[in-house]
Amino acid sequence: MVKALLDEGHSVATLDNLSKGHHKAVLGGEFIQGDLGDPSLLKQIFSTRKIDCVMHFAAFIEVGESVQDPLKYYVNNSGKTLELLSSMKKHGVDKFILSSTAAVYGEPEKTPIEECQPQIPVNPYGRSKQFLEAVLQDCREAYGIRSTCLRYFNAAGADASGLIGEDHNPESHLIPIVLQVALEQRKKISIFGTDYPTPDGTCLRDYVHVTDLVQAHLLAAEQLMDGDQGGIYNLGCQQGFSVRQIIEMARKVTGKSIPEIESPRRPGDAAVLVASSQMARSELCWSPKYEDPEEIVATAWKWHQAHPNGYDDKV
Ligand SMILES: NC(=O)c1ccc[n+]([C@@H]2O[C@H](COP(=O)([O-])OP(=O)(O)OC[C@H]3O[C@@H](n4cnc5c(N)ncnc54)[C@H](O)[C@@H]3O)[C@@H](O)[C@H]2O)c1
Ligand SMILES: O=c1ccn([C@@H]2O[C@H](COP(=O)(O)OP(=O)(O)O[C@H]3O[C@H](CO)[C@H](O)[C@H](O)[C@H]3O)[C@@H](O)[C@H]2O)c(=O)[nH]1
Repeated sequence: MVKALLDEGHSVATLDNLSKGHHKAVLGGEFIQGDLGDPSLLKQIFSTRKIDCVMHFAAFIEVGESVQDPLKYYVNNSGKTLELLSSMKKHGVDKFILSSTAAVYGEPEKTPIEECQPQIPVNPYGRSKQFLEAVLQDCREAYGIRSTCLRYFNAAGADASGLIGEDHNPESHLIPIVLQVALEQRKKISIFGTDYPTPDGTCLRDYVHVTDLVQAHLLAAEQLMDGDQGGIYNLGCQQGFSVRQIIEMARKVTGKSIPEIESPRRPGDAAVLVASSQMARSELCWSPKYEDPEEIVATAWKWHQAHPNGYDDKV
């Protein structure tokens, strides 16, 4: 996002406490190491800069961990965002974009999922974001803070430059784990659940490239800058691919055998999560460039091959 904003000629300040992220992933602009829930730091940031729009990505993101330790998620994802919004209100900053998630839908009644479908999250991670969507609606009505919630489906892939990519510790996402097997950093990929009601028994997901997510943020920011009230949009490619299909694509892209093992279901996983992204397409004029998941895997492979130890900034 920072790279794209700088390319478009914007000034950017990034706040990250580096609890999970990497300074080296921020390719320019101003970097402030600090916590989202620190009111005195927020006061200093908002009172000394003219900020048009806040894009809020900071969160803990592991569904399984959120089930084990829900308060960690409610405090960091929900509670600290209230500090951010309070500080924005005090300083008259009135445009906000939230990284929301398909996890707000829980186990959907029908697919592809439309934004108006019931939101019944099945884990605290999803609930921590659902709460924020409701808070943002209240803030719009009460304080005039206009906002857009972007419900990403499965974020994947890496920047085409090969300079920025995924480096989570621990890694829980399918594509980077499969590629770590290709790099022989892991012995095999565990397929979590082979008895789902899907064509090959494994879960279907809608993989969306990180560059396309970034493009949606640029469009959402433009919409808010034009005076729009904002909205809630799914971001996905409207196609589901199974775990087995993704592993097969990774074999093709890498030319490696990638051993697999069938494992039990992972708690909290929905069988099928596929977006209808018609609203983003029509209202934001968003059109994802990477609709072939093989290309998404290929960009991730370029990053993982060039950076087998990720950003390597924790050593
Ligand atoms: N990865 C996905 O598939 C996916 C899907 C849907 C939504 N999202 C959302 O997108 C956003 C980014 O996800 P990601 O995959 O890049 O995760 P990430 O862990 O790579 O990035 C989150 C960043 O937030 C920072 N952070 C966390 N808590 C903070 C705090 N209290 N103060 C300051 N910084 C803090 C971390 O250090 C990290 O750099 C998250 O809000 C996530 O919920 C991700
Ligand atoms: O080692 C693994 C890892 C994953 N999977 C499977 O692969 C699929 C995709 O799993 P990911 O962990 O890559 O992604 P999720 O669909 O669980 O979750 C992602 O999308 C969600 C919304 O759909 C949330 O936003 C969440 O933060 C984000 O990580 C799931 O069926 C999962 O069970 C495996 O079989 N083996």
